[in-house]
Amino acid sequence: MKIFSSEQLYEADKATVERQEITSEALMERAGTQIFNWLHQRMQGAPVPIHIFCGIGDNGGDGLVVGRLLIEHGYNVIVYVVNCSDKRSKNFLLNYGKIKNATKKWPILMKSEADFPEINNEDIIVDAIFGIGLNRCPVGWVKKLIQYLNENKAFKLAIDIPSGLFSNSPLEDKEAVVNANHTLTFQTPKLAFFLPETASFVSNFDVLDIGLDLEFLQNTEPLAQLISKPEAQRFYKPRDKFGHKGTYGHALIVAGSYGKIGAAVLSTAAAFRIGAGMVSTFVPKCGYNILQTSIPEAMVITDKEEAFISDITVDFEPSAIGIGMGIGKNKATVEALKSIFQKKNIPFVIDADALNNISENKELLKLIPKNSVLTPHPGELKRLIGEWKDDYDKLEKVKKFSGKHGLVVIIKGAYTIIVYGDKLYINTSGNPGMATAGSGDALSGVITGLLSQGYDPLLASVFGVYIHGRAGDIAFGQMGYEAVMAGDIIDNLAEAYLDLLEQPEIENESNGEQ
Ligand SMILES: NC(=O)C1=CN([C@@H]2O[C@H](COP(=O)(O)OP(=O)(O)OC[C@H]3O[C@@H](n4cnc5c(N)ncnc54)[C@H](OP(=O)(O)O)[C@@H]3O)[C@@H](O)[C@H]2O)[C@@H](O)CC1
Ligand SMILES: [K+]
Repeated sequence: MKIFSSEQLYEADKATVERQEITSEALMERAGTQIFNWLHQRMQGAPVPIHIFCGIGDNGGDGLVVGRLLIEHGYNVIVYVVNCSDKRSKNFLLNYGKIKNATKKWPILMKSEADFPEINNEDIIVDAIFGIGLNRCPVGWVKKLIQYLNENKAFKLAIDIPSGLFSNSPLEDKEAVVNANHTLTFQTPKLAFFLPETASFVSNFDVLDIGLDLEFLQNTEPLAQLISKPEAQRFYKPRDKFGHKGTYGHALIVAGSYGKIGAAVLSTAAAFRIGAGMVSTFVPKCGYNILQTSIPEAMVITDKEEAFISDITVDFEPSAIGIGMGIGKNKATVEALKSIFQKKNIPFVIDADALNNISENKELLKLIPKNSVLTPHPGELKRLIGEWKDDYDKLEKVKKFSGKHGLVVIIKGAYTIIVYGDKLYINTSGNPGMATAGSGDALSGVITGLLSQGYDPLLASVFGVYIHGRAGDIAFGQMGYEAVMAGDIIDNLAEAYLDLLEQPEIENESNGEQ
């Protein structure tokens, strides 16, 4: 699914009105009706008081449509106009008149703190104060109103976006954003829903298709792509019936140091489980028995050093290399990295201590083969690109870094973001149970295993992050968040593949006959 900026959504709105030959008022009616249907389906006529707070722009207009439809269906509705500016939009005014006609009285006009109504914890609040047209941070009594609503325990439903949140620019005042329990967003989710500083305001959301012009949506380059099952299904490369282990490549995992051989074990297992034909693992001598015993399928090559990696020599041409998991920061290891980056001109997956070594020895950056994949967590990313002001500044910095060095950068987080030049892919699978030691080693193994099977680096990253997250979701389903260990994620890669390939059941349309 594509994520568009607010500017693009206004263009889509315009294109829709022109091409479908409808009025913008009709489009607002369509949007408001969708919200009404959502509420009506869940409330089934329940007499719970519904307080609708409408701004004076089109978001407020949506709120007025919802209010009118609810009133017409007999709900207990109180509509307020948050009179925060003199410039009422055309469609707001049209619907202001319509609701008056329906109810024979005007909505309650709010002009200051004195107008704040009493709301019970069992009531419902609909937030239609600001939408994507927010152009400055709410201040004064409007900010106080937002805080007043937040203090109330009533269920808060935000229309399009929680008021006070900018859809694709930095948060200025987290005290001035509606803390919505649920958001119903039109046509596409907004970028703010997925970034660490703002995602918590939108913990639950549904996307309502309001039928914006398909041609515009299809032909417009989005701000970002959201990756979930349908996208992952498109990326999957089916296994060739006549393939042999050579068809799926020979991956090399370079990982581990004394006390951290587990990182090598996890990455190797993940590379196998994701489908690499063969995996060789390069470890310091101390890792030999551990690897051979825990993963008999792997071939093991050892360094001349007992406890760390100092010189990576292998006598075959790997189809992909995953490097860095648990390797430590020994000087000899840094030299070994330099040398292998120069010797092997294929995309690498670069993780953990390899990233830290690069941050401390920036000359290594120039040696990394183009199209390699970097998998930093936030701390590693900061060491690589420096501090950032906010989430958007971070994305711009990573885009620049990715473009300059020709690398894929995976920013790990609750919503992992894959950056390749100007392109952003936001993953939707995964859960807090995956915040556990070794989860990153498993991801590096997964991406290395996909590269070795011929997925290109960007695809291997986007698909790999999705399937790793999905495996984590399946593990969560079996054991809850707390108990998930990295090994459980790897064990569930199989289930994640099966889940991906499962065809949706075709509904029986023959009059309910079985
Ligand atoms: N695009 C689509 O396809 C569709 C969009 N639709 C809906 O339209 C919504 C966008 O509507 P919108 O453009 O009228 O902007 P909106 O969010 O109502 O706010 C603008 C108003 O707020 C004011 N204002 C802003 N900041 C303020 C502040 N801090 N403090 C005080 N005032 C502030 C600003 O006033 P001004 O700056 O002029 O003084 C202006 O009057 C969108 O989210 C969706 O719900 C659907 O109906 C159909 C399809
Ligand atoms: K809103």
